[in-house]
Amino acid sequence: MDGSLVSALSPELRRALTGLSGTSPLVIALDFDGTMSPLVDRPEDARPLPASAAAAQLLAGLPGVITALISGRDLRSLEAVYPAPRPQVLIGSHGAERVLPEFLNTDAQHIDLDAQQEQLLQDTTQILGEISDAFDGTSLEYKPASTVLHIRQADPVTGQAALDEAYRQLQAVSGLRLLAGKAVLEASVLKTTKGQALQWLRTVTGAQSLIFVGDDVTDEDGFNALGEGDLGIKVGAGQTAAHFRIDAPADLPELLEYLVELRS
Ligand SMILES: O=P(O)(O)OC[C@H]1O[C@H](O[C@H]2O[C@H](CO)[C@@H](O)[C@H](O)[C@H]2O)[C@H](O)[C@@H](O)[C@@H]1O
Repeated sequence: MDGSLVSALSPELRRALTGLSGTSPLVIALDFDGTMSPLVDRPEDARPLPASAAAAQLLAGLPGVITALISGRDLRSLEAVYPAPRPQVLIGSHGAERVLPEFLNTDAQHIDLDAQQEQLLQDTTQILGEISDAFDGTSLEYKPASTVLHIRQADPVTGQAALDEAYRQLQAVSGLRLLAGKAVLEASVLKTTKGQALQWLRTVTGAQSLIFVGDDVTDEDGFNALGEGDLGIKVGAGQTAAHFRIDAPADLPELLEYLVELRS
């Protein structure tokens, strides 16, 4: 780092990262929206910060390091906003979809809903569609196992009213999981969490340590799944189970570049 610039990494975080410099395999798992990409109005406009993508690519080429993207987005949407080269393991839909590099010798996982789940998703989408039609500036995002009500482009009062109405109509529906997020409410017919995704990643990679960086409510499942020797890093403000914090996605390149430096 240029000595004239203030570091975005606290001395404690630097020390903790340095402590992992000899672990192998080290899995570096990154959330996408709000972590690799700044938050934007329209989900399709999100892109990883070029400096974060470049550092992630360097890490993927280092011995003893495995990189992963763990996102709430479905894989199709994730691949559309994050053009290759991407991290080696891609996990989408909060853990329900996975694409892996060959060296991990494990099959990919795709979403396959049963008839009951299909029906529940259809009914839920209908309800959210009616709510979105009734509240200006809100919109829907469709995923294989969930539908998301977005309120980022609505005025705050209207957006909150739309969320309240969605909770009112959906919170008691059996088989449905409601996930709060940043200016969104997601209704999913699956129960998979980022915590389960990290546990699975630990098993298939034989990771000695995991680093997980995330910003949102659903990333807390990931932080809570970390164990001794792992490192959770929260991006931004808010209550968290993570060990450390950086302020914004713009600070991620420094963190990843520091890891590259340590492992090279
Ligand atoms: O787990 P992530 O990779 O962080 O995905 C979480 C959700 O991210 C997306 O929504 C968020 O980012 C949008 C684009 O910046 C923003 O407009 C929205 O307000 C944020 O909540 C994505 O659209 C969701 O499907 C993901 O679940």
